[in-house]
Amino acid sequence: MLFVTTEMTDFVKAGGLGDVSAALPRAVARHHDVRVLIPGYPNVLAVVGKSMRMVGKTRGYHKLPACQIAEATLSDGLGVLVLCNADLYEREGSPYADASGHGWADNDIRFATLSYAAAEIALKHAHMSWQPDLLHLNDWPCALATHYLDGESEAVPTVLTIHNLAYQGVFPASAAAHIGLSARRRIDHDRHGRISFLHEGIAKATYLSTVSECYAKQITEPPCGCGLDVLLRKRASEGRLTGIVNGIDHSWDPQHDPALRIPFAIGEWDKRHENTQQLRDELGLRQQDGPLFAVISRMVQQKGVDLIYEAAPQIIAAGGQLALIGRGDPAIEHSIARLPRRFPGRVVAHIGFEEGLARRMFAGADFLLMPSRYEPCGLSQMYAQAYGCLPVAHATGGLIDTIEDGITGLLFRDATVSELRRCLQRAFRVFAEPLLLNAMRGAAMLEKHGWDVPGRQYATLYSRILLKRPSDPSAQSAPPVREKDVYAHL
Ligand SMILES: Nc1ncnc2c1ncn2[C@@H]1O[C@H](COP(=O)(O)OP(=O)(O)O[C@H]2O[C@H](CO)[C@@H](O)[C@H](O)[C@H]2O)[C@@H](O)[C@H]1O
Repeated sequence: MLFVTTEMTDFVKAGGLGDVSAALPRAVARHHDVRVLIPGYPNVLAVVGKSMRMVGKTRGYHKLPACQIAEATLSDGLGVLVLCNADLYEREGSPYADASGHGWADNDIRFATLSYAAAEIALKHAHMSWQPDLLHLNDWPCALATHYLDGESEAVPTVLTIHNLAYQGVFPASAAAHIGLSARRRIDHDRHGRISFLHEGIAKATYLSTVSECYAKQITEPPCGCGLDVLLRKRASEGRLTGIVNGIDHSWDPQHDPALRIPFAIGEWDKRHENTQQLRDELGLRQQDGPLFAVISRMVQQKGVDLIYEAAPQIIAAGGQLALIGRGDPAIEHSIARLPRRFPGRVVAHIGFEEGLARRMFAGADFLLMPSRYEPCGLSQMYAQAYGCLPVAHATGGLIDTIEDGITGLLFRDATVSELRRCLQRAFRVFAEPLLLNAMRGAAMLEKHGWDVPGRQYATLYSRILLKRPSDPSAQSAPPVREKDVYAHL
């Protein structure tokens, strides 16, 4: 199986996809022969550049340039294929945007090239000795691989995982000719005559998954369907859409996290409190008795950070403090950066991306605020739970699947300031009752969010799809899959 991704925490992380891409292929490697395909960004070359060897190449296609394919083996044995093209990928910035946050103007070419390479590898056109039996594609940047397989998808089936339906890879119709879509095969146009990579992938993938059960249902209806709900309903009615809740990897363990100066376990609430005091010192917050609320998030409209901005005065008036870390939309960053000036010593905002600090915030804060308008799965709430920090979250998508209201966190029904305020009052009441607070912390820390279960669920999904493949008679004698029969329709 070839897992195709645009970020992986081993090299580069822009959001949750980076964490999933680092953990899921490793979890699945226990069951399948897995390699990861990722573009050769500077951070990738910095880590594996010296150890990689060239193993294949792809031809140019329309305006997609020819690329080299290199292979490296990571220290734990995971094989990584690196798609090398200096002009496309060796740029400073994130995988998707330059250092000032503007999307690269040629993202259609950059990611169509990645999709094309994935298909070429699968079709044995890339001069490689290894060939995957299945492509696992992630989000819009890889979705066009389904198109480039060009009718061969029965031979090489595809799973397309939707991590966030709102990002669809929409480009002007003129891009179609550049990336090699004939008029006949052209991606459906939207009202403005544009094309969408994700639309094509959803229409053509053998199977679709998304990252929680609840979101899998929500995307078949507006508003979460983001204009693709009719197509998704059709794919769901064919039995080809499922939800598998993400896991979190073993490094999220407050007993063994090198980012913490004082490790702690369930019940060691004094040690946890020392983490809180240290965090206040590190961030320049006053030492005080009230609850500390944290926000660790991409600063984008999805995450409802504007609701937190509105509710911040209430948190401060009730004796709480607020610490935010995030990066994203410049306008949201700007408004968040103003808060500490209004509430010096009680609100801090760090505009940036810093995993070590994020870990200390999970370990020291009492509550994590996640008023996301929608949330396909969410990882931060699970990291928070593992560190005894209780999520206060909007009841949507994966937040419903992973938070038990009143037990492992607090949920509120609508993503509005008034609902958030009411939930904050509940949080203050929980904080005022140490027995309840510690019982909830303990329950949250006991949650098992590892990758074993989702890893097995994906492995089962691949096996079922491969068993169904008509061109592989040997697969009929494959051993039965023992995982809970959630894919009976396949
Ligand atoms: N400034 C900062 N400094 C340090 N760490 C930071 C940070 N900002 C964010 N993070 C971390 O980045 C990750 C964000 O992951 P999420 O799953 O919460 O959201 P994202 O929207 O990126 O992912 C999308 O894909 C994932 C994966 O499927 C889905 O869970 C999610 O719902 C979907 O929106 C978490 O690990 C978080 O702790």
